[in-house]
Amino acid sequence: MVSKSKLLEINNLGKSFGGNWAIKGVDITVRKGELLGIIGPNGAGKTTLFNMVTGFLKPTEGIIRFKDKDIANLKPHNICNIGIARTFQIVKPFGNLSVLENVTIGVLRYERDVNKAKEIAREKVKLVGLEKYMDTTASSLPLGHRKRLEMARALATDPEVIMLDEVMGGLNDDETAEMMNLVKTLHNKGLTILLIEHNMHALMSLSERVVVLCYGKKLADGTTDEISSNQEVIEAYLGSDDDAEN
Ligand SMILES: Nc1ncnc2c1ncn2[C@@H]1O[C@H](COP(=O)(O)OP(=O)(O)OP(=O)(O)O)[C@@H](O)[C@H]1O
Repeated sequence: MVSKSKLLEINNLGKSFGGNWAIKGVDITVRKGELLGIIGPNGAGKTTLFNMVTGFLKPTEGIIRFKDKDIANLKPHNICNIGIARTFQIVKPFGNLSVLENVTIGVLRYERDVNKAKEIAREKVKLVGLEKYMDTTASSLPLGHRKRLEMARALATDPEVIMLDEVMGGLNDDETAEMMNLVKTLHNKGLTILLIEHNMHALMSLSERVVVLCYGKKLADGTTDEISSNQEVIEAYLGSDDDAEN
């Protein structure tokens, strides 16, 4: 039996695109309530990993278990229904709909009463700090707000695990600080969080543990202190980024 604290188990995961392995032999265990950072140079396989866990890509090989259940062949909406939500690197709100409508659509997956669904959606919008923009059309929001809307849309599905793909990408310093606070708030509420982030300062200060991918392989897995002082990681990745000193 799987230990109670293990929520997500990835074993020997691999994805080949036309014979080229984007990910190969990756093992990752995520425990309930953990905030796990995932780093790696461009093309390391981070988004491919997220796409496999959330059902957008079928693994070529390997096992993905969520609460002891094999989910590797489930469709994205089934994976969402069992409690794993994600954001996308490129945010994809329904541009013509309001903030509240965008989030309500997610809640309607499990709450069929529209008024109740709107009430739940309002709470999610407040949680991400967009309460002043409930009725604003999504396409007219600045990027920082659209990223938070993307978070609210993921939260609307009432997930146990949320996978955040570069939610700080393209944000200015103030927006980044706000997003970091939001991630901390969600973590403090008990959500399990997987975070892909190129902003090394943000990732290192938020994460409890960090997995490093490099050319599709897992190069390291440890605490932020272990990762920052790992010579292989420094050579393969951190050493090429001035932010690594943070
Ligand atoms: N649909 C696809 N078809 C072919 N190759 C792909 C596909 N998706 C990803 N790849 C390749 O797989 C490798 C890993 O890509 P992936 O986007 O997962 O990396 P990443 O670590 O998320 O990169 P970045 O930090 O730039 O977002 C890359 O070599 C990429 O070109």
